[in-house]
Amino acid sequence: MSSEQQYDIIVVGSGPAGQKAAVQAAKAGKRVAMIEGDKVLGGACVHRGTIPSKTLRENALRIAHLRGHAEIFSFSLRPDTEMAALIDNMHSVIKAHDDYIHKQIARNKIERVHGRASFVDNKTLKVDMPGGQQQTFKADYFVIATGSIPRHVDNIEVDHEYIYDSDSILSMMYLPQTLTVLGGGVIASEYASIFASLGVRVTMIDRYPRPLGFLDADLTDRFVHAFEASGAQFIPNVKVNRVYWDGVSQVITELEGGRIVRSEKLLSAAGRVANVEGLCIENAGLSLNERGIIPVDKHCKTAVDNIYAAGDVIGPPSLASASMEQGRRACLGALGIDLGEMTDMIPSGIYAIPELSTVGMNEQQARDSYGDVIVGYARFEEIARGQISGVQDGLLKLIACPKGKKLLGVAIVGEGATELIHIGQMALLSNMEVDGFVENIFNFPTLAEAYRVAALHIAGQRAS
Ligand SMILES: Cc1cc2nc3c(=O)[nH]c(=O)nc-3n(C[C@H](O)[C@H](O)[C@H](O)COP(=O)(O)OP(=O)(O)OC[C@H]3O[C@@H](n4cnc5c(N)ncnc54)[C@H](O)[C@@H]3O)c2cc1C
Ligand SMILES: NC(=O)c1ccc[n+]([C@@H]2O[C@H](COP(=O)([O-])OP(=O)(O)OC[C@H]3O[C@@H](n4cnc5c(N)ncnc54)[C@H](O)[C@@H]3O)[C@@H](O)[C@H]2O)c1
Repeated sequence: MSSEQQYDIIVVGSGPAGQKAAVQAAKAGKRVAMIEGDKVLGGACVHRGTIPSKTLRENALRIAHLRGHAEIFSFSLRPDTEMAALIDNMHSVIKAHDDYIHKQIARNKIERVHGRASFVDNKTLKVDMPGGQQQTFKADYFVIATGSIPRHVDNIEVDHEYIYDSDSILSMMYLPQTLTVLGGGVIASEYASIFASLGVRVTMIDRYPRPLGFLDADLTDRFVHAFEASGAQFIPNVKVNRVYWDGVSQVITELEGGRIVRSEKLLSAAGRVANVEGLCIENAGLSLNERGIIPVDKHCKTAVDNIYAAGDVIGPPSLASASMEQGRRACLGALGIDLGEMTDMIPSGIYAIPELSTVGMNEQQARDSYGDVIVGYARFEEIARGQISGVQDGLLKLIACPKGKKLLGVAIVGEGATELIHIGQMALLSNMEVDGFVENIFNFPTLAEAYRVAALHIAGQRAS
């Protein structure tokens, strides 16, 4: 073991949480090291999650668009289409992102350490480096930003050849003809609808009555309708008894009740759990809670005074967007700067096909808190821009207090939802009343006009 190195702050992990934590500490003039086990920086967000899946989605949209214009283009994907061809531009997207991260790390004089970290005690980390060397690092403060790994369930053996998880699904060599997707959460819904748009016959299976159960049913109904219209199938309310590869050509999924689903490949998307493998957090005096995450306070401080944690390792919302802010807060917390509570006005953006996005309360939450709320709708097919762009089956929903004045929540399904939502977010944050959408002038034709139409719908329902 070589000599010890001393830092003010050491960050473990280079995903969105780790990166922002390290940059924030460096900007405060601290001596910072960022330890990353992977050869490349950026974490699951850049290499296995957000960016690769969204790149595949963009190509799936293009392909679906070509298919939708069969009268102009004669188009079909070859049966042996390589996955690599479908995400060919991912490498340039990742490279651009990687260059940006490297420059940011260098510019801020953050020391990058390549190796797997494990705690020796609450002031010391041991790092196993490529080539077999070990080095010891000491710091006054640590930020654990080691992300998450897929949750594996007992009756499903993920082999990464026929049965995949959310980290390995994009390593499939060829686009399969048929795919079973287990789960009804965000990852299941995104990948199921993306592969369906690529022409794969997808069967999505969940134990609940509808996917994305945290959203209002009028949104998820539209999602399921669009999903099934693309040739896919959603099987609700059923448990999976067993999943196995038949040794020849198919993955067999045995459902409770005896039904059997066969497919070429299967994706198991049963959530994600904190990644603390090999980190030996117990040596630092830490443990996971009953939900399998590292518990923290509002400053992202763990149960040990000099150790902070941020990102997926501390659990929901488990978003790249929230992880960045948590990383920044964790460092400021370590520096003794109190930023108060983090905003709970975090939008959710689900990049399924079609997109879904929400901010503020959903209808049920609003009814529970305010009683008889007023809901205004705008359908994209009634909006000029929706008609021009061929963006159909979209819906924007505004939820207002019983007087129809105070805006409580916004929910959107349809292309552009994840961008459009920010108008609603800003309206909620500035306490703008519903009438603000009616009294102000929007560009025309735009999908944003849907806000005006939904607000007018609310105004029309007010008691006179
Ligand atoms: C398929 C998929 C799609 C997603 N899409 C979106 C999306 O569209 N929008 C969104 O906001 N979020 C999305 N997410 C979630 C988002 O990717 C995560 O919330 C985010 O990456 C979490 O960031 P993080 O910094 O906590 O961890 P990560 O990005 O997972 O980074 C953790 C890093 O820590 C390193 N590490 C772990 N242990 C050690 C160790 N002992 N020593 C050294 N290094 C270690 C890992 O190698 C990794 O690089 C998606 C996730 C998945 C899986
Ligand atoms: N666009 C985005 O923002 C985006 C995209 C992808 C992922 N993510 C993040 O990644 C995280 C993980 O996504 P996810 O879809 O894996 O999780 P999730 O929590 O959204 O869904 C988990 C699914 O697994 C099922 N499940 C859980 N335990 C199970 C068990 N023991 N047996 C069978 N089924 C089980 C649940 O019923 C649910 O359908 C999410 O928290 C999400 O925030 C975000």
